[in-house]
Amino acid sequence: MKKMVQFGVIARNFSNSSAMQSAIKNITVIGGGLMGSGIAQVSAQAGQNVTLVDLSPEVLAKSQKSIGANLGRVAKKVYKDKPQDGEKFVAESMARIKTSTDPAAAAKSADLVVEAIVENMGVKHKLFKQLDAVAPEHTIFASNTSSLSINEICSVVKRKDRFGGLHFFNPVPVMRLLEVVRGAETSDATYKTMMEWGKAVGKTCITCKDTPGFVVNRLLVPYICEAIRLYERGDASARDIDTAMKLGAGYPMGPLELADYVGLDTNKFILDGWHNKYPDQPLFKPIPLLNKLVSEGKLGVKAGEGFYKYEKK
Ligand SMILES: C[C@H](O)CC(=O)SCCNC(=O)CCNC(=O)[C@H](O)C(C)(C)COP(=O)(O)OP(=O)(O)OC[C@H]1O[C@@H](n2cnc3c(N)ncnc32)[C@H](O)[C@@H]1OP(=O)(O)O
Ligand SMILES: NC(=O)c1ccc[n+]([C@@H]2O[C@H](COP(=O)([O-])OP(=O)(O)OC[C@H]3O[C@@H](n4cnc5c(N)ncnc54)[C@H](O)[C@@H]3O)[C@@H](O)[C@H]2O)c1
Repeated sequence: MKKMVQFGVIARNFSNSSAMQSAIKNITVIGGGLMGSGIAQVSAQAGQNVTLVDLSPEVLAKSQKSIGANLGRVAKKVYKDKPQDGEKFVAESMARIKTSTDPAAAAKSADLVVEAIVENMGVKHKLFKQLDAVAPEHTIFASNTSSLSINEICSVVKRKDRFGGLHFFNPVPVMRLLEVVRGAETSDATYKTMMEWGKAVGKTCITCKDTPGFVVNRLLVPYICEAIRLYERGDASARDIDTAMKLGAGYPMGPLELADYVGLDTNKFILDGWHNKYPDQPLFKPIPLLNKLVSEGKLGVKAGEGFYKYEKK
């Protein structure tokens, strides 16, 4: 049943993508990690010309490999009875993705730049300042930030009217939502273009103001944190907390599994950032157990251990 639901989602996303039109034809995705590679994939499979940028050629090679494998999964389902069409779909989608290690050069031909680099304000500022000087006048900039303020990120660029948030969810090819975030100065035209582009790449878009965590993370992160506190107090085992939320609330993953999946460092980074900004909010208070796991390098799935142990990929 679960497989059927997932199959339906991927197939629906794909057919929506083909049918929708967008003013954006050339997109540059900066950051070729977990999120950037997914954003590049859904854009390419929707017919967009993509330049995927990372500072590391090794990351780009790994991203291309995983995008190829994930497109293969989509093709197997969508073109179940027409394997040759499936092969063509994979080859054509892959051919739309170029890679680069030079963000400035890649921004010169972009209608839209989606930034998915490390969650650090200083690093994001440095990148956008550099891009603002070279990107064409019409180019829209967007950040995929999980928790930082869009207004603060765009404070370093001149094109504040052509800047917004495009917040995808992990794993990008599977999760159907896109949060479209309007900053204080995002123009109506930019907002409209971002919404149309989101639909064109197969996502259901919701709109949110530039508030901490937007909609999903404002609800999800405190929920995950409350689960960690519950476990820390010894009220229930990790397995029982996860089983409870899967079977009792119908979530696909329990909160501690999800924390491991997102990355415990990411969870800690979000919580610490919000705690610094809103020190009186009890939901954002630091969690000793989370700090301990992160300091021990137990960052979740990517590190082979978090609340659970995993086989390293
Ligand atoms: C912190 C940030 O700012 C915001 C966030 O992103 S918060 C996190 C949001 N994400 C979630 O909440 C995820 C919750 N979990 C889930 O929805 C599901 O457990 C899941 C989709 C990850 C996996 O689904 P599940 O059915 O258990 O596993 P599985 O059978 O392996 O996968 C189902 C299909 O999804 C696809 N899939 C799974 N993981 C994938 C990935 N990483 N990339 C691409 N496709 C993937 C595959 O196509 C797979 O099909 P297959 O049968 O061909 O393998
Ligand atoms: N992991 C999630 O579940 C998730 C979900 C939604 C949003 N986000 C957000 O997306 C962004 C990226 O997260 P991720 O999980 O993909 O991180 P990641 O660590 O997997 O990938 C980030 C990539 O950016 C590259 N990079 C860093 N600085 C760069 C620069 N100046 N120019 C080009 N490349 C650079 C790194 O080499 C790395 O490969 C963050 O802002 C994060 O908060 C993450």
